[in-house]
Amino acid sequence: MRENALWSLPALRRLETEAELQGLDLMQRAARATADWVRQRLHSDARILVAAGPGNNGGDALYAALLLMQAGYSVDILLPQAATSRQSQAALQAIRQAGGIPLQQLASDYPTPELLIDGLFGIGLSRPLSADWAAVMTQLNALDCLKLALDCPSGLDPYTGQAQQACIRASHTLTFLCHKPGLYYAAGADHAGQIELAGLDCPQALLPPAEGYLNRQDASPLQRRRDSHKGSHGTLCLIGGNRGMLGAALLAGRAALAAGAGKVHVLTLDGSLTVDPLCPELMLQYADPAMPLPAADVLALGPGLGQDKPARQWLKRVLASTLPLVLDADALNLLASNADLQHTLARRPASTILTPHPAEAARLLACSSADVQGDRLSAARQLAERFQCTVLLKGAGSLIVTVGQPYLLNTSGGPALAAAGQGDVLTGLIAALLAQGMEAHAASSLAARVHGLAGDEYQQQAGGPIGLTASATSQRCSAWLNRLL
Ligand SMILES: NC(=O)C1=CN([C@@H]2O[C@H](COP(=O)(O)OP(=O)(O)OC[C@H]3O[C@@H](n4cnc5c(N)ncnc54)[C@H](O)[C@@H]3O)[C@@H](O)[C@H]2O)[C@@H](O)CC1
Ligand SMILES: [K+]
Repeated sequence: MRENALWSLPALRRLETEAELQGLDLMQRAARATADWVRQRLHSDARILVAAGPGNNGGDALYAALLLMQAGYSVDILLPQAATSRQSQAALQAIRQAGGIPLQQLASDYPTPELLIDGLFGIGLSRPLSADWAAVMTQLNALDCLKLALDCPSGLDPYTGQAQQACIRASHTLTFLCHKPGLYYAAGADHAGQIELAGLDCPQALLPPAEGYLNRQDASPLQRRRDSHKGSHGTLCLIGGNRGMLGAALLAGRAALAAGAGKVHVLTLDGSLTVDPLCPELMLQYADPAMPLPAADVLALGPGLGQDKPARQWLKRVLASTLPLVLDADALNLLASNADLQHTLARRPASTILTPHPAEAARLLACSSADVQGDRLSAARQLAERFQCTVLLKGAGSLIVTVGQPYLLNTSGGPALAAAGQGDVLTGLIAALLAQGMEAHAASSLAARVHGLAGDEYQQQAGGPIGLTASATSQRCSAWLNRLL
């Protein structure tokens, strides 16, 4: 559990102070973890460049440099600016005593090392970087070698995932004490590389409560009794599939069956199809706004819904129902333009899950997608608060936020899932897990997790992210759910 905990920045800073008061030298531990990381990967005559900044991130790097020098590695130290923190000044003194002479800058023909250790800035980066610092980072990024970022890539805000104009593009990040969410989303997703946690053996009593969790996946509510039948696994009513977008509703319906929903009604606004020949288990019907809703445990509205009058009527109807509800795609866009329906949503007695991508979230918050991506956690929290519901903010590093619960961050999935229809599949998965009795927060997290795992598995098997269709994803999701049961 501890390994998956996400702590807020203020909590991490409080821990730092408390550890210092108790005489725990976390910097030495971070340095040892860094040196161990290197020893496990590089032979002892490798050339390493250690770039150290003025603060404690630089201190971690300097102490690691000392350990690596003592272990026989050939180490160059780049210190563009004098060390300012007490601990990093002490580290520098120890290096000088050991014969190390830091460089203030690198020659333009500096020979490429096997590894760059980036200890320029960590969680203390607090203002825009100067042109001089940007030039240093640009020069380091141009080195064609392994790049290990300590705590976070320098230039990246490890909480929001925002990169400054220059930012180290790491192949690996060794992060200390706890995971930081911004390593996984926005610019972090492309700058942090492979992420590992070094917990630094911090005593349990010092650990703050988790603000969130990484990759929480509890599929145990889906376990089945031998004496069960289709009625035991819930009935779902999915509404969407307007003219030209019928496929979206079918994809969601098929995914719901693949995720174990007992029965799935698909009401399509197009109405031209009465059976899905590739999935005859689905119960298809024309979504006449005047029809009574089929008996169901869960509703989902959005895949291929469109924004015409019947679509608006259906949104009004499902919001008025007392069933758990998933809203996606055009259901979210319609909601964004109707304040009355937003009030109805906030007052719903049953749980509602919104599954926006950043552009849909931006419409709901009346801001830009860049604003949403600029601080994903804050955007998801605003939506959850405003509409009193669960929000699954899609994109690299999907976030699941429900008021009063630790937020969840899912790191599975990648560009293989950036394809048409994958959002519809996700809607079907979530709705199916709700229909089987899971609560909204956990169902959203598990659905995002297995969907992402399916994408990762494809990418690994295919050797790249291209070519995974939404249709082919559902069966992989079934397999992952069964594995996680
Ligand atoms: N949180 C903890 O308990 C631990 C922290 N450790 C390390 O300490 C780091 C945090 O150390 P600090 O708080 O000293 O922060 P940093 O070392 O990340 O940066 C702070 C320093 O950079 C300067 N600075 C900030 N923004 C700048 C900018 N744009 N341009 C130029 N200078 C800038 C500040 O004036 C300060 O000197 C962590 O990231 C981690 O690497 C580790 O030693 C392990 C324990
Ligand atoms: K760093």
